[in-house]
Amino acid sequence: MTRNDYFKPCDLVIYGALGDLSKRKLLISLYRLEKHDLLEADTRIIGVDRLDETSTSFIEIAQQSLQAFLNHEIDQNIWQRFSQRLSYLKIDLTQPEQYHLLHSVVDASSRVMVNYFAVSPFLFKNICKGLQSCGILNAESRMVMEKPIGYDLKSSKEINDVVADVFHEDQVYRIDHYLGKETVLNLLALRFANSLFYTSWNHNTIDHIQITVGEDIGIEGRWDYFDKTGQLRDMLQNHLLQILTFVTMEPPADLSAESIHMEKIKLLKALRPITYLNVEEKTVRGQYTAGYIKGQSVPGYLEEEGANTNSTTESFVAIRVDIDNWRWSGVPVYMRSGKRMPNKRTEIVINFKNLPHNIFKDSFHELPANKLVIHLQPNEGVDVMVLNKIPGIDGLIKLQQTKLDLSFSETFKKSRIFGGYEKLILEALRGNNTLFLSREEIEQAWTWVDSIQEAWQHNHTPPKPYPAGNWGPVASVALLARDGRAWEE
Ligand SMILES: NC(=O)C1=CN([C@@H]2O[C@H](COP(=O)(O)OP(=O)(O)OC[C@H]3O[C@@H](n4cnc5c(N)ncnc54)[C@H](OP(=O)(O)O)[C@@H]3O)[C@@H](O)[C@H]2O)C=CC1
Ligand SMILES: O=C1O[C@H](COP(=O)(O)O)[C@@H](O)[C@H](O)[C@H]1O
Repeated sequence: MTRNDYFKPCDLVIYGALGDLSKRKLLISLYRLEKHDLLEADTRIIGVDRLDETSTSFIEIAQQSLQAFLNHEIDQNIWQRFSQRLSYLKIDLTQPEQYHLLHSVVDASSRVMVNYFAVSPFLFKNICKGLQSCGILNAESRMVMEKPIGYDLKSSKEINDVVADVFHEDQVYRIDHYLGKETVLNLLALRFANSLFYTSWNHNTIDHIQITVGEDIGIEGRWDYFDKTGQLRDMLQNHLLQILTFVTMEPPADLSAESIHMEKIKLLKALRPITYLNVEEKTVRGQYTAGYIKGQSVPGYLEEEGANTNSTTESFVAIRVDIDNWRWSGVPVYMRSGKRMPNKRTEIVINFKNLPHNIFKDSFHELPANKLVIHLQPNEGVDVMVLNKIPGIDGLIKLQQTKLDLSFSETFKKSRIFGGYEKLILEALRGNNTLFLSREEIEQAWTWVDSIQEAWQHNHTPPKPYPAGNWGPVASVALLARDGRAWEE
């Protein structure tokens, strides 16, 4: 990404500016865009939240966030430039009469108003109605809506209906920041630009697929949001299903948003429903208890700030997914995602089938199958596990499993790897919504996820405890062990 054309400056209004997302990701990404001279000179950033802050104290909060998450990267000159863009406005977003205050800080006549909904989905309808009634929007205005959109299919439809009353579809940017990650987009290149995988990407050659999205952090003071949401809705309904579609969809006709959306929807429709009859065998729910991460003791979920001791919300989920189509018949995809795992790790492992016959019995009783490991974060890259002959003059061929390693940071030394939010915020400011989601694919994802949520409710499936610092409850190991498989560790 380099600076090229001129784009109209924006008034970027972040609703929920004092929240975790804003402080941990949005402000940091905006600072990095500033650092690379990618923000238009006149673009301004207006934080809206319900606390009694001022622009001065908001600037201090932003600086503290940068210090906490980006310390070594902060440059005083860039910070000076960046901080001049920031201001703060207190609005209780549930109070329609307070939205008129926006007129005092937003200049929709000379800038594009970009409304970033960085709040819980319960507030999305309020914001749309508030913006509409105060009359600040025009045909150029945009809105960026965070995932999860709603709580289930019904609420998602209700939100999208209200959004459609206020914004035209081409003004709507439904964000999933995983779609801005280089390694997720690289899946398109890996699959559809390499003939090597063209004939092998199916049930003939692949045994099973694993997708792991583990985080070492807990809920980071977000009890109100997270406890109503849970890991299934917070991570799996969106990020993991998006990764799954990129790994398993059919080749799109071209790279247009429409072609890609269409293939993703087809794939989502092919996911075999999980119901109360098979939910216990196909899913695992977990909730962390106190434990240790990298030697530090951390509290359990029920001891987090603001916690309700009776909560049965899951902080971990593992699922066996079956895809009912020609390509993937008989190839399970195992997905898992959790908070307070031993470390942050997002990866996809494509496990190939064993060869039908082994002529190297002196090395391996059973030949280990090939694996393609795609590391999304940290340390983006791709590894291929293959068998090679150990060099030597012995008469027999002795094999060893070795790794062909393509590290992005090593291979693309001259290119900077942009974060998901950096890339997508920039696209929203520039008015390009190609990498954002369509309403239909989100609703299709909810249809599949709702059935799991309903099955858990129907069966009163409680979350299984796991000590922080582990890869979920033991039952998650059993989910694969039942099929004679194991998670990639
Ligand atoms: N955190 C993350 O890493 C990510 C979050 N997201 C999504 O972003 C959204 C927000 O998440 P997150 O930042 O974690 O949540 P937080 O609860 O941390 O932030 C929400 C902010 O909105 C404020 N708020 C709540 N009610 C009102 C109100 N009536 N008027 C004004 N402000 C209000 C909150 O204030 P108060 O604290 O007083 O309640 C808080 O500052 C969610 O949809 C989430 O899925 C997406 C990707 C990553
Ligand atoms: O959407 C969310 O994502 C973050 C994890 O994002 P990552 O880019 O750091 O992998 C997660 O912590 C948060 O709970 C969730 O809302």
